[in-house]
Amino acid sequence: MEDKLLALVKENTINKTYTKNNATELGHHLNLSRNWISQHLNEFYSNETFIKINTRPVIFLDRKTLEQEYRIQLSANLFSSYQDLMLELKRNEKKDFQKLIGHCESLQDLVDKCKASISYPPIGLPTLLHGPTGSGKSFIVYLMYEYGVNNHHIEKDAKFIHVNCSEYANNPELLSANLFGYKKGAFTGAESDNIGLIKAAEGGVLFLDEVHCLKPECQEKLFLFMDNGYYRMLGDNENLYHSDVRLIFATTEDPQKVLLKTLYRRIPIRLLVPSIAERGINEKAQLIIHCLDSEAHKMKREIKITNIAYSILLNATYNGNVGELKNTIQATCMNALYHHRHEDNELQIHTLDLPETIISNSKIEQSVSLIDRQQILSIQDLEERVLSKTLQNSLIDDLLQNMMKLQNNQISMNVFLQNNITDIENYYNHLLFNQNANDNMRDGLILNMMKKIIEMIGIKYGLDFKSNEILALSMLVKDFSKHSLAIIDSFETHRQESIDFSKIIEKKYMREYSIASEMAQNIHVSLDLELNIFQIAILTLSMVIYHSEREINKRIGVILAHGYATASSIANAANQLLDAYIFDAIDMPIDTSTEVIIEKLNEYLNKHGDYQDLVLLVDMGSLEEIHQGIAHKTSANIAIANNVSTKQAVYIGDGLRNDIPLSKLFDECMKENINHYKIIEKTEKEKIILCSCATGIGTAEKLKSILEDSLPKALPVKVVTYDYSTLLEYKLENDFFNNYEVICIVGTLNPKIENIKFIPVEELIMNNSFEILTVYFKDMINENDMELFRRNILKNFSLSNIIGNLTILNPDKLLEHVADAIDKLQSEMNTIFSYNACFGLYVHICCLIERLVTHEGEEEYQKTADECTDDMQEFIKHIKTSFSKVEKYYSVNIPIEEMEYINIYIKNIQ
Ligand SMILES: Nc1ncnc2c1ncn2[C@@H]1O[C@H](COP(=O)(O)OP(=O)(O)OP(=O)(O)O)[C@@H](O)[C@H]1O
Repeated sequence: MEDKLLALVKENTINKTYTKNNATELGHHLNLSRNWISQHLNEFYSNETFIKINTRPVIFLDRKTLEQEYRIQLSANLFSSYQDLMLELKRNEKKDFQKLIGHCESLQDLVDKCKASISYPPIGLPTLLHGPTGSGKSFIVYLMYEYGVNNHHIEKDAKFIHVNCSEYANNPELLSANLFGYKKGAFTGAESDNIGLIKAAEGGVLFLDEVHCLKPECQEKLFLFMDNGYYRMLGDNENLYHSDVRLIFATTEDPQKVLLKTLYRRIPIRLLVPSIAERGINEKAQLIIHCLDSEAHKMKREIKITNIAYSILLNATYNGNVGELKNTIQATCMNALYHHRHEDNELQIHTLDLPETIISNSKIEQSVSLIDRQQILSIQDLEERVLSKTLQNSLIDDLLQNMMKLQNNQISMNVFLQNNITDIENYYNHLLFNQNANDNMRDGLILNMMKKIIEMIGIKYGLDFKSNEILALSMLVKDFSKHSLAIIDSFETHRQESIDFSKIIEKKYMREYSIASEMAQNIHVSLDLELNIFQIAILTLSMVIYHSEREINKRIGVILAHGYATASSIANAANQLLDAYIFDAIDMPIDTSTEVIIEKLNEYLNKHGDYQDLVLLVDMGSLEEIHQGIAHKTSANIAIANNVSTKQAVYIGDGLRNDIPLSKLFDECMKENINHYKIIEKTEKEKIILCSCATGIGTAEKLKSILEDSLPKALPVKVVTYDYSTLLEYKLENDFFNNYEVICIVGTLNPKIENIKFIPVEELIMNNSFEILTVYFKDMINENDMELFRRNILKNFSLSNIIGNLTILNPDKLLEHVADAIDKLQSEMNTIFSYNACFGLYVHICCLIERLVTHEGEEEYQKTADECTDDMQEFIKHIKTSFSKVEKYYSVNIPIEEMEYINIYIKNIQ
């Protein structure tokens, strides 16, 4: 009975039939005594489930429903009247421009001008809004009117009239007649007098939308009216009429091209409404949240969304701007409702609910870490994510957090480096999107100076900075200069972490770091802005992002020569001629001894992070002596050559750049009679785990990242991905079997490489193969790390985590569907697959469905069933029957090539 009472009061609150919530009516409805009802209503009031309005009769309302509806936390439980309650409920209600997302950010300037224009005495100023479709022009015009009313510039009862001129495109005379009014009989059909919209909107706002559809004659009449406020009605040539109306225009076209000059000139306020893309990611996020919130409100349900679905929405392009975004979210909520992913009070949005165009164009990889994908977020969670801090502060916080995670062994070095890059990329996205068009003088100066500095550095190191890179780096420095105090503050608060961070970055990206330092010196001199080492590290990471494709770290050259700048000038000339940063230089005073040379060289090599091949070009000295002295890495090949010259450096640099092996390169050098050389081959091969998946390199990359997450930080083992078909074709002849010691191959299907252990993913899932990995690692890591490793493998390689990480689809649903289909396939084929086969198939087919959903690689499927053998045709039938539900649910068709593959897989593994 209590539950029924609760439900009824709630229902009446939802339906706003508040007056029914009195003891007598409720008792009547529930067939219970008034006393019983009254007693329980008061109990619910005491425990704050209900609020009470002390009218006669006393009314009770469901507190939570009201709070959700009005998005407010009620500060009291008892109200003396409805008015009091309403005042409290509307306490947080937004007024006019407060409803416009971006009113304090990208649209601030525009809003200020709109306010000024509508309140300009006596009847405002004619205003034109132009901008792409869906950008919010109509909405802004209405808010101008609301602002006018709220601030008493416009009378409460004055009208807002919206005329869409495009609706009259085929009948311009009618538009003119409707605007200026007409007398009875003025034209066929004019059966009575019509005062016209200009008069009807007197004192208020007449909004002429799509004004470019207005014919020139009508534009002419309008500007004559705008001159003095007088006009003629159709059918009345004797009288002049007057109206005090505010005219506001909007168009998606370039107004200068579509409006008569005379009209254009009479509109003093012309404002451009930016597209969604120009307004920055932060506002895009706010718009998404706003739309989700208003859908939640309409559906009277709390909306939740998976991280990945939200990310896809955030990264999608909306050519139709806010209007399109709004429609997208409405369609998404409708799909979620249709997919029944909701409980009474909640609606969950998953990736599959998004419109297909959005999913297929999504670039989610970069934006969501694998681990966070399935996280379910409430609107409040999303609101908290919207940036309230300065961008740079959030970036610094993110980077320092990565540092702490690394120090606490929560992430591996690879993940740490990758996270930093992702954070910097996100930061640049925000920065570029949120850039303010109104650069002040100082900003302009920074941009110019940075251009010069970057060009100079580019020439010196043979680096070709693209214009967007120059812009990005300039924006970074601009941001540095704007928030310098906050940055210094943060640096001082987290001094040790900041220093540790910078040291790691310097070691890992030594070359980029040295360029960044040189840039910082120039910035200091030219802009009087001193960057600390943490900022230099950020600059370094920016260089890494923009020059990662050059892999400038892997094969390096060092020129070592006596003389004030001999080595530098050879290196500079060679880098410039090669148009790449290949050589570093170490300049030596003329009388430097070989020992000092070696010392300098070792200092350089120590500082240097990863490299595979090192070429030392020296001007004199014994090659043997230098070789003996240098503390070189046993995992790298080193070549030392004598009598360095620019010609030789260019020749060798070119070879390094084009991946010519050192022995071949120097052999050819000898033929050219260029120099004497010595090569020291590496003695120790780097250990790697190879990830190669028959399902494609994308799967291998994801697997790699899960493995890296699991490996202990201290372990000197790298995870490398490799294309499965190349692996299969060339087997041991693949180059990296020479360069690396391959501990094992992890993947979805065994490539059967002699003497190399293969660990199928499903075995890791079933925790069968952990021992294989530990055999290799036991001498490299201590027991604690080994235990951590075991736990990570257990955690990260659970079936649902693997599927969750490998696909963007909801893993639980996907697994359920695929498992059902595989069960059916077994009964169709009258056979039972082993556990291993089943797990392998789960992983493989889940990845396949994802590829089909996202249309990845679909152009490669061409085969038809007719081209297959009888056996295969039989198998195709089984697959079609067993997977019919899966195909329907995800709207995909499993291609014949993939069926053949599944067939081979089953045969191989059984
Ligand atoms: N900044 C904003 N904050 C909140 N809602 C917005 C914002 N901008 C636009 N909207 C909403 O987006 C939808 C589309 O906006 P609107 O119709 O005003 O665009 P428009 O520029 O007039 O488009 P068109 O030129 O195609 O007529 C509207 O429902 C509007 O309420």
